[in-house]
Amino acid sequence: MAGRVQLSKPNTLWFLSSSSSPLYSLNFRGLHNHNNLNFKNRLHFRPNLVSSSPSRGALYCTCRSPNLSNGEAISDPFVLTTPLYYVNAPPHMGSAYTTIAADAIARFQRLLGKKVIFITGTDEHGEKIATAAAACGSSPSEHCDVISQAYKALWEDLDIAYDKFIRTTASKHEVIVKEFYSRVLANGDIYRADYEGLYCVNCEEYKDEKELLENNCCPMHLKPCVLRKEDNYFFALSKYQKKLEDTLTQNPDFVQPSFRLNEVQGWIKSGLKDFSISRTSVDWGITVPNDVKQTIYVWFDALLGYISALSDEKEQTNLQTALSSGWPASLHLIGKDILRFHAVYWPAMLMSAGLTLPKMVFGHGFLTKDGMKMGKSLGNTLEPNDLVQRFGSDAVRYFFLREVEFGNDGDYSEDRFINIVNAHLANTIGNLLNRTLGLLKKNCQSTLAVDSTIAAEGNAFKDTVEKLVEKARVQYENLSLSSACEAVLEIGNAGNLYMDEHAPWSLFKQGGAASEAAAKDLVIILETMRIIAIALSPIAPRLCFRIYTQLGYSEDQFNAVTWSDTKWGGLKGGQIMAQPKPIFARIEIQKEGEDAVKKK
Ligand SMILES: Nc1ncnc2c1ncn2[C@@H]1O[C@H](COP(=O)(O)OP(=O)(O)OP(=O)(O)O)[C@@H](O)[C@H]1O
Repeated sequence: MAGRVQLSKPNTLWFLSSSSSPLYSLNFRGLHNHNNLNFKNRLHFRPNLVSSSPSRGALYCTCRSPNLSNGEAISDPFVLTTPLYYVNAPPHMGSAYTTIAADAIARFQRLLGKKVIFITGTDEHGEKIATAAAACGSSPSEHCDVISQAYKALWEDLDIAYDKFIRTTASKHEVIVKEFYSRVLANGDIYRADYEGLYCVNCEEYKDEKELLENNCCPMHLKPCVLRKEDNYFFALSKYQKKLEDTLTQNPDFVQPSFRLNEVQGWIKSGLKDFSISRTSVDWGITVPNDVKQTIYVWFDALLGYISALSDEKEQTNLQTALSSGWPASLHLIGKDILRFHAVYWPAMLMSAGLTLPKMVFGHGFLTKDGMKMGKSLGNTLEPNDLVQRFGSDAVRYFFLREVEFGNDGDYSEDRFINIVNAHLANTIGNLLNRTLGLLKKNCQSTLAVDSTIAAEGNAFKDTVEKLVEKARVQYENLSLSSACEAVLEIGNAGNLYMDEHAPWSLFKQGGAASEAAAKDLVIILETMRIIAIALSPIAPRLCFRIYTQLGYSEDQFNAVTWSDTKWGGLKGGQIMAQPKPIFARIEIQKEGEDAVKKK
């Protein structure tokens, strides 16, 4: 049955959800002390670097805003958002995936010298939350505190350097939602009507019957939708059909990856229906201005979190001050499950309120388990805390960003995880550094013989590295994170090949000019490692920090690097390298009978 809107007398039917969330077990650590929190904070929250080099302007993100009436200045911040995760259950690897990707993009933009505002947070209202809290015997607000803390703790463990964490239960958020609602109302886009339709509590959305599986099951959550009739306030989405069509035609880059644009255009073409933006049956939410019997629909509330996150705690909150702190967003990074909300509902809501649209919405694919989306509602999730504890944050970040082509779906297998991180991080990168430093220690007292520029004079290898690092930059810019990793790994492969072909260990044995050539070869490889450490730092920041310190740099020097430092020529003659130490511990699979996997 398709949803039906009746512009008629109010109906006060209260609905009791038939779905109940299982009791959750909180398998996470609280915000704990790390050994070197100081390092970590600085590594994360280093000051935004403002470009001093005019040439760096060319490296800035080229995303365009569909509605750039205000003109985009080069000094505009790069505002990046993850979804505000629904606190019906603790985070899982799917939620971590979007956040890791967003963090890599934010770190890359900071390397370019951009001021970045990286927003994440939790969506805390709605029926599903109230039900989950009741199932655990807690109040909704206690439940939200616990789960949002679980998100923060996981982001800490995964080295996520967000700038703003918004909770939709924050009072500043409520102010903004109400002001936004009033603007849309004043624009004549909210009206009251009866609605009858099939509702998926897990999606918090009325569904069209033709989208559903047998027994009216939601295709995403595999649970039956329930028939509901409510007297709600509606948003006049249909009024924005033409405007949305025109916007997407004029700004095809608005929806990324490009193959998702057709999907969005298809939804719009098939006819946009007004949607209900309030609930009479839900207490746990922000009340509708001038009607305390209704609460605002969770999506109409949560999307505004991207704006309320911008508002400064110290200032008097209002929509205008929040907007002036960084709106429009440069990029909304989301999973494809919520593309319709971000690429159709949200732009229409912003148009109605007279606000600028975000510049881009990127809907990535799903991490799947047995072909099904991993999700809290289905309960088929992979536990990120467990992966981080066993393998470390760099391995987790690298594996998912390298192995899942950004935009497509990807399945997880532990064997593959171990093989990939061992081959790439321990062997290609870690061993190359370790054996080069070992040779330098043995033959050159850990001291560089000459500047890296002199060492590479007339050597085509330097051009190879420069080309590959430029390739990595372009891939980062295009949000092709897997290809960016691949380009950096190619640099490592080229370095290993160079070592094997030049065999400096045997040149040292010959002495004289051969020995001098060998000393230059080591400088060349260590310069290559320096470049890798910068180029891979958005993906694996701790690992790259370890490479940098082995090259004799301080933490402050690492924190001050920019992408322009990937240019060949950083290492200088006379620079003393640290003692060689493995930077990435190989993961060893124990023999049959031993049940653990250990890091060596
Ligand atoms: N399996 C997944 N693969 C990739 N991203 C995911 C996955 N699951 C969740 N996400 C990320 O989380 C967002 C959805 O957040 P939400 O809090 O609704 O999580 P969920 O686990 O999908 O919840 P539910 O199962 O209840 O629908 C997605 O848009 C995406 O950014």
